[in-house]
Amino acid sequence: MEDIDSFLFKFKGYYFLRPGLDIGFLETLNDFEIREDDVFIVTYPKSGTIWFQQILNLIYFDEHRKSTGNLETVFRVPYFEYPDQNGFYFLSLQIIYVYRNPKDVMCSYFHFSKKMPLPTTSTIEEFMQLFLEGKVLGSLWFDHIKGWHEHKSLFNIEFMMYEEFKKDLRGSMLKVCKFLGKELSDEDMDTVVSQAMFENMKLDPRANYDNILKDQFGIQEKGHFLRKGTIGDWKNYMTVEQNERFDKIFQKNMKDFPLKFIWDMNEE
Ligand SMILES: Nc1ncnc2c1ncn2[C@@H]1O[C@H](COP(=O)(O)O)[C@@H](OP(=O)(O)O)[C@H]1O
Ligand SMILES: CCc1ccc(OS(=O)(=O)O)cc1
Repeated sequence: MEDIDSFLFKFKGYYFLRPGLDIGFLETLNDFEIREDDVFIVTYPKSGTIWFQQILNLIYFDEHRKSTGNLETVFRVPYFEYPDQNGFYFLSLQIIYVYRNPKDVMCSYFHFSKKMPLPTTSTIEEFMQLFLEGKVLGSLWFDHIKGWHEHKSLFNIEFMMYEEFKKDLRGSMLKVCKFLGKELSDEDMDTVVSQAMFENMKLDPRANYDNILKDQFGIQEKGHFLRKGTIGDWKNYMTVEQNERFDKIFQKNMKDFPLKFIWDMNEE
């Protein structure tokens, strides 16, 4: 297990990525000006962030949908690391909170962290310890989802489940459009659905982050953000004992939490 302090920096109780971190900038974030028509995607890492960036990009920008523009997703939907919910002052601001079952989040994170400047481990067992103690970028998964859900009455926020998008992309996309007050023609909706599919997004250099990984992190191999994109991959990595231990901790932390989770592709 690597020393997490060389990768992470704790600020206001939340772990930020240390390399390249501008603490002065973090301190000014409370004064960051938010416009009333801004849309925020809020995620715990590895829950589908770049997928939803692509979805919003396709819904909002004609030139992205029609492939006449060549701007990469990250420049239209930039990352904004923020430690907590305070500071989002506008009730009309639209927030989409994307959540995914935490066993798949953990396995996705385990693979991702091996390639990135992040705390990493050689085994899933060690990574599970870091994850369940919140010693990862994004801190504790349980705190993240519960914190946003407990504050939901303060915002115009919609909780959207990664797995529902996997199971019914078109139906889920209609829900996003309804929430955002956007209406697309059937033809545009066909294009959005097609370009948001894993296989197509993986081939789209504007959306797959391959260039960012190469330019910012020097990573040449492909496939770190768009790895498998499935439900239930955790079964390929966790032992029965690890799964039972995870379940106990999940049940203890998520008792009475009202949102449901999907752990398997065949689950309704
Ligand atoms: N179009 C898409 N369809 C399904 N999953 C997608 C997707 N685009 C990205 N993902 C998955 O979302 C995860 C990354 O999340 P994030 O963008 O928050 O880092 C990866 O999961 P896996 O590692 O399980 O494949 C990635 O494959
Ligand atoms: C290494 C920096 C980084 C970038 C993106 C991450 O995941 S997510 O897109 O926020 O889910 C994690 C780390």
